[in-house]
Amino acid sequence: MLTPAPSTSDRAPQRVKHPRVLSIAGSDPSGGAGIQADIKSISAHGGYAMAVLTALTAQNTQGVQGVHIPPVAFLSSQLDAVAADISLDAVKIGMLADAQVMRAVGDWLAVTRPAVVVLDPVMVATSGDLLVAEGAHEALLELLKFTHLVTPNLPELAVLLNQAEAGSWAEALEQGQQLAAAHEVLVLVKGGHLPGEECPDALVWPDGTHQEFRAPRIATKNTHGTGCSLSSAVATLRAQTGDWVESVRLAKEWLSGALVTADDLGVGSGAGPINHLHALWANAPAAAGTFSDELWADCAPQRQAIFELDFIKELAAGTLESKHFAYYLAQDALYLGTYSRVLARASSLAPTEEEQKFWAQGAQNCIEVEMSLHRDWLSQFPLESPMGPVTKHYLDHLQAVACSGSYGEVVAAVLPCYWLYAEVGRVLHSDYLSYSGKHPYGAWLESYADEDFSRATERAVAIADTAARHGSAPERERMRAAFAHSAQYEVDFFAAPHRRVDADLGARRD
Ligand SMILES: Nc1ncnc2c1ncn2[C@@H]1O[C@H](COP(=O)(O)OP(=O)(O)O)[C@@H](O)[C@H]1O
Ligand SMILES: Cc1ncc(COP(=O)(O)O)c(N)n1
Repeated sequence: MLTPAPSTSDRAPQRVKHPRVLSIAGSDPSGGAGIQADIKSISAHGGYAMAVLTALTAQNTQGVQGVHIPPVAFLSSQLDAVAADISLDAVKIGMLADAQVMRAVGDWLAVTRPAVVVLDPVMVATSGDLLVAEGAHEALLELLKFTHLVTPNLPELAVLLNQAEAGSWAEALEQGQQLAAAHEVLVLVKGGHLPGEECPDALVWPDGTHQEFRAPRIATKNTHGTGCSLSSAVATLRAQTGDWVESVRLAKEWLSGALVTADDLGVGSGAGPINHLHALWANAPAAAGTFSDELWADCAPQRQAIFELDFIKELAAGTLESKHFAYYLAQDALYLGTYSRVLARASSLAPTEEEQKFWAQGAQNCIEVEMSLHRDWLSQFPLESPMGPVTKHYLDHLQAVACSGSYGEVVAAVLPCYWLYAEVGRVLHSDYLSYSGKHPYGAWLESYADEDFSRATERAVAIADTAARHGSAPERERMRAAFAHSAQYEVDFFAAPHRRVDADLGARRD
């Protein structure tokens, strides 16, 4: 059967947002090359990654210790299973260990004819170990008729042409033109193996035209899997953009970022892997600690300020005047009524039923606490007090975020009321336990030991972390700002009884 050569033009491209990309390649258990690299690279570009295994290698960053080739019939079963069920937007082919394996893949490609086929003619690992049976390159050339883009490094290009390895970029381009013309295939010539300050690559079309992509050479020994990762990235991007030039440009830009941050990973003592997920990790700094760790560190000055307030010191010592306590209770009751509504807003924005329920439960608890403040406490410490300025400002801030902020921002804004209150409660309660004699605020301080409240606080913190992980970098900044404002209002709230009551008594006006 005569199979038409796949088109290398960019006409009538099919564009897919999350392309289904199949890697047909060998396994590298150390995770830097082969299918492991392909899956990371495809995923990093927004593709849905699948993998059919052609071979298992025993390898690490120092070299390849062994290769096991499963029965070729089972390779065909894997390929058929995937193709029978899933539409493939792109296929990337990596290590094919011998001619039999190559023929099985060729038979499958002839029937399946995927829309995008990128062939990385893997022959030698970065460590110098051979990954393909000698002489199998003839069978590899047979696959070029099903291939849209082939991505050889310089030694591989030389083997495919049966020539000596190119010693300069000009020679490399010349060889790329020969391969492209001989097989009517688009060639990505890769200059990583040349010496020099730059790592040039070039797309070469069968008609001899070419497009160069230049990038500085990055000083790192961690280049294991660059070829695998680049070819997977290009396959994914081609299905997304419909354009080879744009795909290589974007993939190379991404690869530079993965090489620049490769040393951060600290994997192995030889040629280590590149950092496939550098862009994702830059936006979600989970590795450097959680978002809530950062919030907690950010509000250290507020935490310190709270414990230096007369209100807190006197409450702990039992010397707090009842007028100050009464003012605090009255403002707290006023605060909780509106705070409850803001929690209800968090509930209405929550992305999961569990979180929706959590905030709704929080809103209900606030109303119950507000009622108990009136019933159990304000009856003992009665005070007719209008809403004070701090209470009003704090609530205005919360309501503004509830009105126009995202879920993450609302969560961040309500968090200090849980977290700083729990912290104050923890410290005051432990002070209270070492207090000898009858404490005038004993019943109040005992209420700080509420297990349910500390569990709810932990949950609220975890929810904030999840929302931060899912949010964009600008949204995390807005969350940080919302949290910081609320944290400062917590300080002001505890400071207000002394400021307001004493000012009132002096001036007899609010
Ligand atoms: N140190 C480096 N700095 C920047 N880019 C590099 C570096 N090493 C390799 N590359 C790039 O990685 C890709 C793979 O290159 P190459 O090493 O030639 O192929 P292979 O990994 O298949 O041996 C190419 O885009 C190349 O330009
Ligand atoms: C299973 C497997 N496949 C491919 C490579 C080549 O890696 P590189 O991308 O560094 O050339 C490898 N070392 N192992």
